[in-house]
Amino acid sequence: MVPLLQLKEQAVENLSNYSKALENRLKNVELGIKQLEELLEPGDSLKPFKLFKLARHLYFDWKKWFRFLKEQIGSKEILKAQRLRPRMPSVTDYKEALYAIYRLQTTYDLDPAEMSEGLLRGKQYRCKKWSALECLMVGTTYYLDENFENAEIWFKLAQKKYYQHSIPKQFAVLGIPYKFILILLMKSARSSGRYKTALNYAKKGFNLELNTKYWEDQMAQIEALIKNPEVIKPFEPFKYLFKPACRKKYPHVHLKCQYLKASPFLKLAPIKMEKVFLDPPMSIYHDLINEKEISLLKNLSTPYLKRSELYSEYHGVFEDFSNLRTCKTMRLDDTNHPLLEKLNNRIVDATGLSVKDSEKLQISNYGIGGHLYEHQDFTTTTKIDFWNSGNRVITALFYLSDVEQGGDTVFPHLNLKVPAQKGSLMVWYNLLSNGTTDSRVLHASCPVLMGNKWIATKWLREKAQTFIRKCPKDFQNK
Ligand SMILES: O=C(O)CCC(=O)C(=O)O
Ligand SMILES: [Fe+2]
Repeated sequence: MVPLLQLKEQAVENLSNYSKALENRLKNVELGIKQLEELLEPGDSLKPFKLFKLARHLYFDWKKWFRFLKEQIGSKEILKAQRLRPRMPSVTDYKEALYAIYRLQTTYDLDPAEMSEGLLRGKQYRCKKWSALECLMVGTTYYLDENFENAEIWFKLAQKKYYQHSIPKQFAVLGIPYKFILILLMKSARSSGRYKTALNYAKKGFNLELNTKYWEDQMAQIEALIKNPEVIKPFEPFKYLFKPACRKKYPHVHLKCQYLKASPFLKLAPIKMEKVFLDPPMSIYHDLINEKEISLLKNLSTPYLKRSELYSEYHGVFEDFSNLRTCKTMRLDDTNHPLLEKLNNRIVDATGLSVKDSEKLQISNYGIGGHLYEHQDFTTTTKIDFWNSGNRVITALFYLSDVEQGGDTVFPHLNLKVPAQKGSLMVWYNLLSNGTTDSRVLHASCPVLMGNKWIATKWLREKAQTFIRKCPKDFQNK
């Protein structure tokens, strides 16, 4: 966010300097006009010395004026604007931000008008209201997803906002005419089978542009559809399980709390454990990492965090941006800092399992709209290397932040939602005690609606637990 603010400042400076250059030029031109006008007042007789003055001006000066007119205005600023371009958000940055909005609205069922004014689930946030342009872009995302009814809601909002502020002028600079909104409104209504509404939009377009062939054709097509309607497939609202699951309110589960004092160390500093699910077994261990350690993890990881890419076993990385996982991640090696070993020991104390051959600690950071769609942590990969240590038997997830709104870890098959709670460790089994995968622990990270989510995840592998893993019954009684 900070670099974006800096970039914004530089863009303002760039345009302001350009504007000053234009202003100076305008002043010069105005001066030139005045000078020329005053050269010969009506009624002046062309005495020879006046004639000479006039001739001199028009001969010499006009050549210079011509050169002045040809000069490019603000060339320094134009060059600066060009240099700023590669530092501006990329198409990937833009897509990521746009889809985040789309995801938040479809997940939490937010009201578009409220959202565009910074009102999120009853809480007003201080932010700039969205203009017609933002509404238009969000609507287009719905449109491309063939969610035409919602697209129309956003386009209507864009239409309403169009005449507010100085938007019409902005639209002209950006090359988006009002007609464009009408076309999108008409197409959305038409694609969702609401032909009469579509016809009304087309009529508005026709009146706006007086007799254009485009609108005439559209009206004729829609009128034909009214007589002979197409069968429209209803929109399938939610392809992803995480969206309805994140929206739902689940009762807070609180099965049992106890202090773990199994080892000599734990006798001194017992761990507060909360069981959240018995079968499959899931527990939360409170206050397992402190504020200072959290800051340290964030500092160690921040320079290396990288946007998650879309990856497939067969194609490798094939897109620099994934709509399934929108967060930044990196891995910390156990040798990075002595804290890593301490955290490993706490996982061992909490779970009674071994961290031998476990994976490097993964740090993830989700910004607003950041999420991870429903998935399993165990793998079915055929890559031999992975299997040397066995499958991911346990996920041990440290919450390194609270999240103001959203960002829960949700288990759709278990009707369980765990809010991010700074300092706690959430542990669940991905495999049954006979080693087969447990599909019940399908889970997702809900989109962050407000705030910033940080987690650190450790996956423990199966082989190291061969003689250790307790059967679920033991785990329950621990
Ligand atoms: O962020 C979360 O709450 C879940 C993360 C997760 O499931 C993962 O990294 O595999
Ligand atoms: Fe996961």
